[in-house]
Amino acid sequence: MLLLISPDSVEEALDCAKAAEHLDIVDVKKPDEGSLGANFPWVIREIRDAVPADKPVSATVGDVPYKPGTVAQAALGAVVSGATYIKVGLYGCTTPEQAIEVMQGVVRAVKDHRPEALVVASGYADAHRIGCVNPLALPGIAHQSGADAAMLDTAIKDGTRLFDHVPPDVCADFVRLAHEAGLLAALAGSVKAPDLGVLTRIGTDIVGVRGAVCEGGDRNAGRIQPQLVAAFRAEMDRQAREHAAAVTAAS
Ligand SMILES: O=C[C@H](O)COP(=O)(O)O
Repeated sequence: MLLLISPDSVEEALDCAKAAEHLDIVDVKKPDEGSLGANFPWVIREIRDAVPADKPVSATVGDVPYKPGTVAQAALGAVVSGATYIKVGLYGCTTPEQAIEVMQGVVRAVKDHRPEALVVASGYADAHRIGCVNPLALPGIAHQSGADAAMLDTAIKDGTRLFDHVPPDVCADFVRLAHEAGLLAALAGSVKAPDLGVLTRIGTDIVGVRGAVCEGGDRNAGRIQPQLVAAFRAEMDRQAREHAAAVTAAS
């Protein structure tokens, strides 16, 4: 499982760089503009320059409206600025058809510029609170639009968490559907270390985190702490070892 960490500024990205050996993807966002709020192109560029070259930079395009042209152009801005994972939060899409239309534009805009970049179609575990597409529709949306990954995060950061809205067995269905479609499965939403056992067992490919690695567990007031990133990774590694041992013992 890959660890994606979301700093909100160049300063925090530098703290991530101190813990670079413990993380896999640096994800640029602007939390004060929403759960998947988009940051400025120059911030993406500066963060790309600040983190080691072998660490991919991801950028969120925003909690986007159903405006395929607008979103495609924003996605191009993110990839031109140096991101190689382009995440789109399908906030304003109320049907899978709308979401596919938005994502098709994003895939074309991104891949025309950088074919190897990965496009992530993100929905929300708490979709029922905001009226957007159902979480389990995301793998189909990603697949039908030519994206590379399906993701879930939470839209409303009020302390409720991924498993509060999408229980572990439904997250397992999400991962299975993504894998059956040849996609990566990414999960986030105030994930904490005790969730890592389940996320590992169900085969999650990418776990996205911010609050759990911020001072005081506070994704808004706290700053990312390199030692918390290291501790989170240590727990991921421990869960991976336990899971591998259980699989071996069962075979
Ligand atoms: O993409 C990951 C998100 O930034 C997760 O943030 P969070 O762990 O604070 O919910």
